[in-house]
Amino acid sequence: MDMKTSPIATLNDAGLLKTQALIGGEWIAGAAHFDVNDPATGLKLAEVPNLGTPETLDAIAAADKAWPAWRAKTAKERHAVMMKWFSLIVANADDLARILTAEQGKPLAEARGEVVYGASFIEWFAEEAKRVYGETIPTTDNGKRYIILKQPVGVCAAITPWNFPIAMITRKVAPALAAGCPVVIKPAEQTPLSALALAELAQRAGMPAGVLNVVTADGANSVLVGKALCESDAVRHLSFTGSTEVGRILMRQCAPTIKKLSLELGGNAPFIVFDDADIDSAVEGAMISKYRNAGQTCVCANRFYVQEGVYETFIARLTEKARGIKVGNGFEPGINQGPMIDGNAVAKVEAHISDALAKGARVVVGGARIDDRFFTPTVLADVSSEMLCTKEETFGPLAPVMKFRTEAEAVALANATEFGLASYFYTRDVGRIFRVGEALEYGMVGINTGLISTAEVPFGGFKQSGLGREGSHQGIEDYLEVKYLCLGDIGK
Ligand SMILES: NC(=O)C1=CN([C@@H]2O[C@H](COP(=O)(O)OP(=O)(O)OC[C@H]3O[C@@H](n4cnc5c(N)ncnc54)[C@H](OP(=O)(O)O)[C@@H]3O)[C@@H](O)[C@H]2O)C=CC1
Ligand SMILES: O=C(O)CCCC(=O)O
Repeated sequence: MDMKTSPIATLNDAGLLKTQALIGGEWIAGAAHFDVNDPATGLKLAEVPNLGTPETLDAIAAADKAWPAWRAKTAKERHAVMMKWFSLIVANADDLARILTAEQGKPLAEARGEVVYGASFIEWFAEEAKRVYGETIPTTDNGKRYIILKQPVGVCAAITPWNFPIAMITRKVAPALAAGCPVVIKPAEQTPLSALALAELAQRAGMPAGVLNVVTADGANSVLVGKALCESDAVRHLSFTGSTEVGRILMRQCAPTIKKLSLELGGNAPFIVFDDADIDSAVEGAMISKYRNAGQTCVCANRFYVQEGVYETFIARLTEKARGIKVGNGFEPGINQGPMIDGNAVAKVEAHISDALAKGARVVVGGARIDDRFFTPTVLADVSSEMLCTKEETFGPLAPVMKFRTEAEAVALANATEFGLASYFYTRDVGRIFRVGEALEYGMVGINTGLISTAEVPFGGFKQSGLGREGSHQGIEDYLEVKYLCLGDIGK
């Protein structure tokens, strides 16, 4: 590692740069390792253990051993540990943001935003721990009473992606911990350092050994780790965020042990602009929704449908704004868009653009890679439903814009996909807000806004975009079992 050029060589707290896995409260060096690279420069940042099946089984065993004591703590006691963890994350936000930008690429201010957003799930669920209410049900037999308890499901596994290396961990781990479950985390191979820094802060917060474990792996080993987590009887819940393709594999692997599953998979978000919309506001929402994290979020607008009366105006204003995006290394001041995560991500955007051009689309701005890592913010006009960019998640800074005439046509186009995560529309007509809001087959609908995520609301999708909801008071339910106590012979 070249410490002189490493952007994480000068952290305020060097102890946050952890390069070992955490199993049962012990930092594990591992025999084999893989490199973690800066996507902006290609330079190596660190190497971390490339673990496999035996270490995953160790982590599961450690979590299982930690479970009785963690479950036995009162909600207030778990709340106290979680709030300590939350405070340490907030206090170390600058260092965590540096680590995040270094391994993921997003601009430093955006990374800091993710740290705060990620921490908010811990605060939210630490509070929710105290509100896991049971029920009593009016009896139908005076000799009996019916009582409902909610109990932690058991050891949980979390497999997380690289696009939100902190928030996707906390969104899964916080409800598990709050419910009384220990966790085994498998972070994405591109971004393990953020996960390990979070684990270090959890240790400092007094998280008991085995309650939070991080198993790092890449390539073939990731598949082995995933398999061990899915096949384990002790693991009672698996939460995954990533591609629909991998979600299907994990679901299949979990079938023999009938595991509870939370899946947050791919999206294909439509962004509809009606003639009566406030166009400046729609363009502002489009910029946030489309170009945040270089277009690499599952709730990013993937395809734009603009009504014919405002089509040209919307394209002109969006183009002007997209042209103003400064692309570069996320550590440099003034940069709004960092690198793509890797060469495959760049190639996917290129493939979607060439397919669209071959089928009659036109580049209004951008349209090409800057180099192997960076892509110009792009707007395509004259897009049609035959083009790949309207069918698949591009996961890049490409805004394909298509014209429509009627409300019914827009809703039909928006719903014509197997995905159903996020959707957006802009209108000032109150009737239309309800009609379209109710007609869209999506788990989340942004109306006159391009930014919908916050810890207090249910995040998740319809159709093949996944199962379950994260965040909100619903987000803890997947980590709880419902138990019915039937109390008889109480006398009449
Ligand atoms: N919903 C979302 O937020 C995300 C969607 N995506 C979509 O997926 C596309 C591909 O991105 P990619 O990073 O490859 O996403 P993946 O779905 O492949 O990866 C996400 C996570 O799953 C792990 N993983 C991959 N294969 C397996 C397996 N067989 N068993 C267990 N774990 C596994 C990865 O580990 P490892 O990294 O070690 O391989 C990573 O931790 C993107 O272009 C985008 O469209 C991607 C990321 C997030
Ligand atoms: O891409 C994702 O899966 C994370 C979405 C980020 C958000 O919570 O808005």
